[in-house]
Amino acid sequence: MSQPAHAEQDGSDDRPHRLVVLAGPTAVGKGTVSAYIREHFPEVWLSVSATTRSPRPGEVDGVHYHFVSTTEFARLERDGELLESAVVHGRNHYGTPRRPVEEALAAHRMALLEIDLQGARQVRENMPEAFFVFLAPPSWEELVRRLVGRGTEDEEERTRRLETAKVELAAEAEFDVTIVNDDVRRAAEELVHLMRTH
Ligand SMILES: Nc1nc2c(ncn2[C@@H]2O[C@H](COP(=O)(O)OP(=O)(O)O)[C@@H](O)[C@H]2O)c(=O)[nH]1
Ligand SMILES: Nc1ncnc2c1ncn2[C@@H]1O[C@H](COP(=O)(O)OP(=O)(O)O)[C@@H](O)[C@H]1O
Repeated sequence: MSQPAHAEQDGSDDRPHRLVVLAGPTAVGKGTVSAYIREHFPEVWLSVSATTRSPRPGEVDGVHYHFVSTTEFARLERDGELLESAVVHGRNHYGTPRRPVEEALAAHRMALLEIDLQGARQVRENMPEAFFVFLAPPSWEELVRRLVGRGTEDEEERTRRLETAKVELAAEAEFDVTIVNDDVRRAAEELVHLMRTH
């Protein structure tokens, strides 16, 4: 879809957008779809989460995440600077800095959070006007294939994540809409189209 004629360079618009929250089970491709949007749709503002996990090779502080200490994360939580926060996969803390989200929405930008299910539920409490998108796998078998194919977890961790994924898949009905991630580009384009029209 082409940009409306009045759209500004930075993706701001003359009307406000609803905050869009993208969630879905582990390994469905949330990170891949978000990365595609970051690269191909610069008009979409992507929230940069704070996390206590260590950076992986190629990850840039302030671009992919704000990498913070456990002490700093606790301070952000205590001072109310996070819109939501959660311990994901029983290990590291993740949270969405509140102020940048508010600023992006105030500037009428399309704003996207890619967060886990617990976080999505908190956003629903704090910002019920947000729009919730569930990213679903084409099938259970394909979800397992993606998790194994990514090769970033050992067998025990994979088993644990698949248990969580079953519970997460059952939460689909809580969302406003489902996008099936059959193809990264198609799913990303569907998501951006939804953002433009909400
Ligand atoms: N609640 C919440 N979850 C987040 C946030 N940022 C990332 N996540 C989730 O944390 C999980 C782990 O992300 P990541 O560390 O990139 O690792 P990976 O998904 O294992 O590659 C994913 O399910 C993300 O959706 C956040 O700010 N809040
Ligand atoms: N539409 C797709 N088709 C095939 N493989 C995909 C697709 N989307 C993502 N993948 C692959 O699935 C794996 C998990 O994706 P990832 O983005 O890490 O998931 P998540 O962030 O949801 O945990 C990665 O190896 C990724 O390359």
